[in-house]
Amino acid sequence: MQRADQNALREGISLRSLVDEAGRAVAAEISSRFPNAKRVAVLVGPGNNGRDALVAARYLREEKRSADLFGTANRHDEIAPLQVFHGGKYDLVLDGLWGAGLSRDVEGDAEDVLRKAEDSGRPIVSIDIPSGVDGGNGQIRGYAPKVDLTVTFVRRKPGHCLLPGRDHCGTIVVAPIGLSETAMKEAAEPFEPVFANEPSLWLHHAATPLTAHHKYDRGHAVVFSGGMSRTGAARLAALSALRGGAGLVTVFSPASALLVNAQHLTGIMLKRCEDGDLDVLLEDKRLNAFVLGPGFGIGDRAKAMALTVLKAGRRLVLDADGLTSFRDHASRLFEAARQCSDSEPQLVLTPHDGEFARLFPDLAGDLRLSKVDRARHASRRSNAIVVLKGADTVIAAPDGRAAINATGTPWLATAGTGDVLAGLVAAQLAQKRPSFEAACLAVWMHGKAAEHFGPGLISEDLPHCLPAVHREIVSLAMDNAH
Ligand SMILES: NC(=O)C1=CN([C@@H]2O[C@H](COP(=O)(O)OP(=O)(O)OC[C@H]3O[C@@H](n4cnc5c(N)ncnc54)[C@H](O)[C@@H]3O)[C@@H](O)[C@H]2O)[C@H](O)CC1
Ligand SMILES: [K+]
Repeated sequence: MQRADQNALREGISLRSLVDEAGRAVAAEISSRFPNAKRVAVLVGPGNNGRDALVAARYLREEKRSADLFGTANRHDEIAPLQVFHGGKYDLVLDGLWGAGLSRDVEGDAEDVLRKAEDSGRPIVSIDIPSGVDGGNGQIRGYAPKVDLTVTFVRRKPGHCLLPGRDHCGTIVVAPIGLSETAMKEAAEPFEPVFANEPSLWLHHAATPLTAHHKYDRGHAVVFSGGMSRTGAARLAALSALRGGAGLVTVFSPASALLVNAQHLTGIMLKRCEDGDLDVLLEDKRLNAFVLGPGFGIGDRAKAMALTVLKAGRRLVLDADGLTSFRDHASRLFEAARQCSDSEPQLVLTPHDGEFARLFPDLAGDLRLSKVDRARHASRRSNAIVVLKGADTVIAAPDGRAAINATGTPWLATAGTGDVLAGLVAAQLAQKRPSFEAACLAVWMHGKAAEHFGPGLISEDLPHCLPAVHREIVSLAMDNAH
């Protein structure tokens, strides 16, 4: 039995009542979303996922729907073998083969029946998770159908949020089933707790500026520019930091690139920053969040400047060239992050898979680890918030918290969007939000900005979509307050 169930039993809730609640919730979702589904085929597995299915079938029948049972185990006489299932006869297929207990590949008759269900074109509803999706890491074991609706319990599991699993789940509904958060929190089983990156995670830290506030209350972000021919990325990050809510933004530029930068900056300030200048510039304590990496160039200069910023106790987003510069000296970076972090990590790393592999080659190469595991281990090791980017970006904190993001569109896969994200994270850090929540909020906003723009997006469009995203956050906060 899973630990969540054991805790539930301690709380006086029996496994039987959990299964009953689970099955009832599944039937209720089918009734409300598929009112015309009169003939339901129910696929019944050997464990508790199958038990949930049997309960759902009972409730569906009470509503005068037919529910024919097909199963792997001879639990009772009414369950026909999987081989006799014929999809065309039914209005809907309920998948209760495997859930959290999936422990090997789906193959043979089970694979055939799931393929037949998909080929029939009828809606498929999965209990807990589509059979064949590993709830712990979102990987497909053997075969898994792409379903229309997944009804899961208490909270989303990693497999609902990580790709490719996420693409198999269809709409996801979370039913509470009477299992308290405490019971779930104590239960490290079946999967380590992980959050979907949703507003409830950070909304209480996303206060919007009041008119009485001074611009310095919203912090002063700084972006390091690269040399004369590589300045665009820094300006993109700077614009995104300003649109993201930082009160002021300055670009620190080498002397050679001052003129180019000056020609393109208006609301953003510009300062000369040669190697010897940084210590002096850092005497202005109002400069509180830095971005180093976009277009900066790889090498000792990037390393030295990043370490100087951390040593001065400032918050730093390290991206792109900034990350790659530490490929052979990762431990120096991690040690600097450890020394400057008190209760809050001061460093945020924003790698894509390639950059991640340069800093954490052993983690990147360990195929047993899920994306969440990789980000979590990396975060602990580096004493930094790790934002492991992709269509299912994972944000992890050294204390073990992890969130998986779902906002965004495929159009984000275009040059420069990473620079925008780095600026957006700095904006949230500049506004003194806690580091994990700051990174989660920035990643969410970045995806939302892309959603607001729609098709044809290029990175320059993203900052201009941020006002709409701010409005959305304000309206969420107001709904929350009522
Ligand atoms: N704790 C909760 O939140 C609740 C979960 N409920 C439901 O229970 C399932 C998990 O049940 P469990 O019995 O642990 O596992 P499964 O039903 O998923 O299957 C286990 C069963 O299947 C065998 N098996 C595993 N993989 C395969 C395979 N590929 N081929 C063949 N057989 C396989 C394995 O050996 C076991 O015998 C959860 O998903 C929820 O739906 C409760 O109802 C409410 C509380
Ligand atoms: K299932």
